[in-house]
Amino acid sequence: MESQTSSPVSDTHDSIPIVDPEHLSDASFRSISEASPLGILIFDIKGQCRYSNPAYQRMAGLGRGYVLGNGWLLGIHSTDVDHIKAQWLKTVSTGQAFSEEFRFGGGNGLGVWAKAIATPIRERDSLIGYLMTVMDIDDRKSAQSVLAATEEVLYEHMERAEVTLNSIGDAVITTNPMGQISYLNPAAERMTGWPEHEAVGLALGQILNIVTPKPSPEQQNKPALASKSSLLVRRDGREIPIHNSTSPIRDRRGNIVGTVIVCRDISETHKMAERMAHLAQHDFLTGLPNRSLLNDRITQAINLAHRQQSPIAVLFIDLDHFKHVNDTLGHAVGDLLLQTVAMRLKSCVRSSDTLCRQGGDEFVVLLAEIEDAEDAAQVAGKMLDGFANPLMVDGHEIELGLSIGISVYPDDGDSADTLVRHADIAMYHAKENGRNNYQFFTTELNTRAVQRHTLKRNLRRAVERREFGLQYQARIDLQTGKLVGAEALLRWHHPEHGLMMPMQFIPIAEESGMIGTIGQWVLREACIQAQAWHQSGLPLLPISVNISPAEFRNKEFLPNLAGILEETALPPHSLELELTESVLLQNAETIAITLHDLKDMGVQLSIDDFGTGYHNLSYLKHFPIDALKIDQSFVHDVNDDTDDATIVRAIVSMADSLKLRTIAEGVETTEHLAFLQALQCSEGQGYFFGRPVDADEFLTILERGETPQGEYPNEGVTFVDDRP
Ligand SMILES: Nc1nc2c(ncn2[C@@H]2O[C@H](COP(=O)(O)OP(=O)(O)OP(=O)(O)O)[C@@H](O)[C@H]2O)c(=O)[nH]1
Repeated sequence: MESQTSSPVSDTHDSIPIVDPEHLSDASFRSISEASPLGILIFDIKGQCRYSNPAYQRMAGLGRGYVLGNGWLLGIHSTDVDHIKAQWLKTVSTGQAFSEEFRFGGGNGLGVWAKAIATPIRERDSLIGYLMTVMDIDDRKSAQSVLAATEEVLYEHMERAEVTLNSIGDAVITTNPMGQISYLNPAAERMTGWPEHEAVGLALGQILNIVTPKPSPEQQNKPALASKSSLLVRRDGREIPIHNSTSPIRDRRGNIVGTVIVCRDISETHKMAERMAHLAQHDFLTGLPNRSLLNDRITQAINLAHRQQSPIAVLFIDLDHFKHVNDTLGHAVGDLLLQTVAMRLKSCVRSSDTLCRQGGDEFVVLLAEIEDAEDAAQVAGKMLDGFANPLMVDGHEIELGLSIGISVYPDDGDSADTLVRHADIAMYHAKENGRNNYQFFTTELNTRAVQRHTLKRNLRRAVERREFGLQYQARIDLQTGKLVGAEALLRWHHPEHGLMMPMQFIPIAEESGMIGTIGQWVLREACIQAQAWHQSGLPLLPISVNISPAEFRNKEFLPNLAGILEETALPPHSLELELTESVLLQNAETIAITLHDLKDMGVQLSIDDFGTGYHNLSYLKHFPIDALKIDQSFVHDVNDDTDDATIVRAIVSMADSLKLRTIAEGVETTEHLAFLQALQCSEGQGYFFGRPVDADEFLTILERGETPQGEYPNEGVTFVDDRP
């Protein structure tokens, strides 16, 4: 507004005149306005600018020309313009003053903050416009926003710290420089049993009572297990294992203003470590100490026994025919049985003795407090008595024998390893002695064990070194006297021990897992030989081969046999497999499947050593068997022993009704022959007809005409009796 009023300022010469604001001239106003750091703007009630001073133009970032005549909202930052316009319209409608903060559009796009105060200009009581002063408040606003941002960050930090402290499982305690509690987080309250409001101000030691634990006897034995943690004694006296750390709290100048103590409850870690340590030293199934803990205990016992000049004993216990339980009742029952056995064995020893499960069905007992070896024998006897009654497992009544070997310190060894190994050797002897008995270790047993070990090593090389050979023994039709087959018998030509019979090395081959290779060699060799005789123009001679139980159980057995038959082109019906009764009693279902597969292949099946197993004979109905071989022990005394004669008679008659052939083994005399012929026993084998001979020699027998189609007289048997 360009004012038309005359100047009200009265001049004086040497002093600043008193200016009556009522009479301030336009020129004076203008010069004040031009010099003012405040922005000054005059606009009419339509908001059109009538005057703006340079300070305003600077703040608004507009030239004078842009301001005058334009709406005063020009220049306000787009973010604020709507709000300011609304406020302004409200102000105009009421004719009141107006005070707002807003941003002008300049300032790197962020705007320049300003505070505007508009006062109404009236003429004769009518509102004709506004005089607005505008102050640059950008610095204040920046400072405010920095402050707000700082507060925000601070708040966030504090919030984060508080939430963290409230939610972490670790106890956090702070003290002032005098060591008085100033803060406890909730975990610290729970861990110590002190609520924060009671603890604050108390001495740290009152709240945090930490002691060093004494190692347990087990930990003393095993330094690696000793804990490095401390124990916190809670307010209620309970102790909990903790790990704790302490750090100073410093102010900005580095002065210590308090301490923060962090404690972690490691009860669970402790329990877990103890569980792991227990598992590492105990058997999972029975919970008994394992081999490793037993070794420690034996070593300790030896040290003590050495000082006290007293003996200790180690008992090696192996369950008899445990495999049979697994095979017939299943592995789960086998497991339950092992647990029951563990309990029964435990009841036979004192609490100071260590009973351990060595693995599988083997247990070892350390008797650390004995007077002499006789005490160990008594404990072994007590164990055998303890197992005289059957065990009840999962509703099954199971009879179980124990084979026990005993070694005694110092006579049988002075280390844990030796004592256990020697007790094992003695146990082996107990097995050989008919099982369900105990045996002491002797040096002679040791020698045999060493020999067995050597034999095992030799056996591995025997196949490659062609040390095995087969002999053949004739099988004769007892009614016609004709040679109806040959049994292939394995022999080992040992470079040092000479000729060895299967019973001397087959158990070792089974033990060492060599039986598969050896068995396969025998089968192939026998098939090749039978084919060779046939190829040389002789009639095809049925050949029988003994199959060991371990070999038969091997899942490769069937495919290997099929491969051999294909490779040698031997007609399957001329191969007879001799299986022992024990094979058939193991896992009836699987065995039946294998036997039927074998029958489908066309091979003949016979049961060897029949009658020696004392088993339920009902299995005979279920398996596709062709023949029973009567064990030579019955045949041997058949003419003298009425029991044996009765058994042989029963076997032949039973086989007859089941339509099975019978083959009597060990036929040595004409009396044997006559007895068996009278019974209508199908076939015979034994020294009376011929001892086992090498393939070449057997060929001469065949070539002499004593073949299945040969000219044997029907009226009698006229074989060469070549017994020694
Ligand atoms: N159920 C069960 N069986 C096991 C476990 N460990 C090993 N076995 C079986 O225990 C049997 C041990 O057999 P052996 O001791 O060699 O033979 P056995 O039948 O007891 O015959 P002898 O010892 O000669 O009287 C094998 O069949 C193993 O498979 C186990 O943890 N649970």
